[in-house]
Amino acid sequence: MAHIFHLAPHIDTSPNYSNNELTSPEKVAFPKTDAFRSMNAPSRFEGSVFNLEVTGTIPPDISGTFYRVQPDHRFPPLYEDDIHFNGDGSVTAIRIANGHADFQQKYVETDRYKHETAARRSLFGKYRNPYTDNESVKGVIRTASNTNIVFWRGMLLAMKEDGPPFAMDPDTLETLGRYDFEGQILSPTFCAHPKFDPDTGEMVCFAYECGGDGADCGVDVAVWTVDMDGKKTQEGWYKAPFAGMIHDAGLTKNYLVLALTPIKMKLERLKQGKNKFAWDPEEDQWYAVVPRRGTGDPGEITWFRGDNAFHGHVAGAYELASGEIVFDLTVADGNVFFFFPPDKNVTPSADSIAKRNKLSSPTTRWIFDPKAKKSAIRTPEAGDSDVWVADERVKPAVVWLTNGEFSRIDDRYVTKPYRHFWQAVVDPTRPYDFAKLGPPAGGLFNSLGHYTWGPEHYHTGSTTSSVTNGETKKEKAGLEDVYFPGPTMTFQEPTFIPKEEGAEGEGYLIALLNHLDVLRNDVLIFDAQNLSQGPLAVIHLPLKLKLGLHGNWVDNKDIEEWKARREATGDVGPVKVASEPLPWQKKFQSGRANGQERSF
Ligand SMILES: C=Cc1ccc(O)c(OC)c1
Ligand SMILES: [Fe+2]
Repeated sequence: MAHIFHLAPHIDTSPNYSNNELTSPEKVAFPKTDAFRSMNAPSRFEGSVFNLEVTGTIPPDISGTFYRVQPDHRFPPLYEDDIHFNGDGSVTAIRIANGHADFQQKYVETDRYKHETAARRSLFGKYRNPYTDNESVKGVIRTASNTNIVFWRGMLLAMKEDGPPFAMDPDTLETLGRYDFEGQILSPTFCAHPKFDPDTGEMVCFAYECGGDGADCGVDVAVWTVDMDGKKTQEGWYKAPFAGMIHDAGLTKNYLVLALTPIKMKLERLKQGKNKFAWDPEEDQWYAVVPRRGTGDPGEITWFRGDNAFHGHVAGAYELASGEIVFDLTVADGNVFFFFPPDKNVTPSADSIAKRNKLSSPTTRWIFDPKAKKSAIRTPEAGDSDVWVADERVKPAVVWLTNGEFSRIDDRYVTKPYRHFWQAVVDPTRPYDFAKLGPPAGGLFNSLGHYTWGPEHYHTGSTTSSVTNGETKKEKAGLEDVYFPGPTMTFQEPTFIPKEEGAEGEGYLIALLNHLDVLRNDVLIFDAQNLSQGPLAVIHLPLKLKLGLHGNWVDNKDIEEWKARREATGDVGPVKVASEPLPWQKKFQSGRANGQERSF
C-alpha cells in the first residue's frame, strides 16, 4: 500500500537527530527509540472527558479521586537517547463518585515547562545533567515533577527527587507554583516518596544531593518533619557513605529508614555531558536508620550494609516490641536501570535490557536493630565526616519469592504492623505475545498481586520477630491472590482505596491497565482482597496514556474539607507558593555576575 509520504515525496521525513544530537529544535519529530515507542510514544494530551464508559459496576461507595503522574516529553529531547524518566510530569485525575468516573489530565507547569513553552522547544538536556542544558536556562530549576503526586493540606504536590515540589489545585489541576512549605524548606532537591504518619498527620520527607545546587553529586542527606498544621518541626542533615540514589523510604513510629542504592553519581561524568548515574556492581546496598525525633547529630543515625542489589519500592515498615525495625521492600538482584550501565559500558546494550527483563525482584524483609553496635568510618566521598555504620552486615530475614514492583499497602497502616500488600507482578510463566508486541515497555508487569503475610510473619505490635537478621528464610511467606488479564496487557502501579471504617485491606484496588496491542488504557477497580476473580469495573479511557510512576487515592471528604479551609475566608487560607528564588539560584546569579560558570 502506498504510504502518504510516498505520495508526497517532498515531505521531509529525515531523522531529527545526528550523532545523538537534535538537529532541528523547531521540528516536532521525536526519537524512534524504545523510550518513545509503543505504550511510551509521546501522548502530550491535556484535557478532560466527562462520564467515561464503564464495563461492570463501579461500587457506589467509592467517592474520591485517583491522582497519578507520568513522564511525557512535551518536545523532542535534546538527545536522541533520552530516557523515559526525563519526560515532563503530566498529572491524571480519575474522579469517581456515584458509580461514575470522569477523566482529566494536565501538565505540571514547572519552571522547566514555562521556559520550554516560551521557546517552543526543549532547552533542558540529559536526565539531571545541567551541563547539557541550553545556555538560556542555566540557573533555572530543572525538575520535571514527574514521579509522584500527593495530597497535602489541600494541595497536590507534584514531586521528583531532583528538585522542589510544585503545588497544584486538586480540582482544576492548575499549577499554583513551586512549594517551599512557606519558606521552611529551601533545599535544591527533595523526594518523590514523602511518608505520612496516619496517627500524627505529619509528613516526613527527605532529600539527597541537597548540599549545593542540586547537581553537585554530593553526599548530603536531609530529613524533615512537617506537622499537620504545616509547621516544620524537625530537620537533620547527614552524610551518606557515597553519592548514590535514595529513592524510597519506610516510616515507623520513631524512625525513617532510607534505602541507598548502589547507583552512583559522579561530577566528572556530569561535566563531560554524560550520564549522572552509573550502576556499581561492586558496591553494597545500604540503609540509614534515622530517628524521627533526634537532634540532627550525624552520630544518631545508623547505616546498615548488605550485599549488592537494587532497591525497589517499600511496602511497610514498623517496630516490634523488641525495638527492632521490620522493613519490607522489593530488592532486585541486578541493575533495574539498564539505562545507567556501569562506567565501563558506553551505552546500554540490547543485552542489558534483556537482562533487566530477567531480573528477579522478590519482597525482602529486613530486621534492623537501631541499637546495633556501630563504628565511625570514613569514606573517600564523605571526606572528614564520620559515617556511623553497624558493625554487623545485614542479610534479609525473609525473602518472599514474589516477582514484582510498586508495592502498596493500606496507607492507614504506615508505621504499623500490616498484613496486606499489593504489587504489579511479573509472571514469566504466562503467555506474552512477543511476536506482535515486541518487548513490553517498562517491564513485563503482566499481573496484579495481593499478598497476605502468613501468621508466622504477621505481628501485632506486642510480638517479637520469629526471624532475625542473618538467617534468610526463602519461602512463600503467605497467601497469594494474583490476576492475569491476558497476553497483550500489562499493569501500572496499583493504589489501595480503603472502605470507610473498614479493617486493614478492606476496600478496593485501582490500577491502570495498558493495552499494548491497541495502545489504549483502562482503569480497573478490584475488590482488594479478591483480585483473582477479576475486576468489578473496567473504566475505559478513549486514549493512550504513558507509563506512569506513582499515584494516590484521595477521598472526596478530604478534598471538600480542605477546599473550604483554603477559601479566602477559610481558617487556613489559599496556598502560599514560593515567592523567591532558592538559595542556590541566588548564589548562582551572583556567581555569574562575578564571571563564575557555576558557583559550587
Ligand atoms: C524508581 C523510579 C524513579 C527514580 C528516579 C526518577 O527520577 C524517576 O523519574 C520518573 C523515577
Ligand atoms: Fe518511586
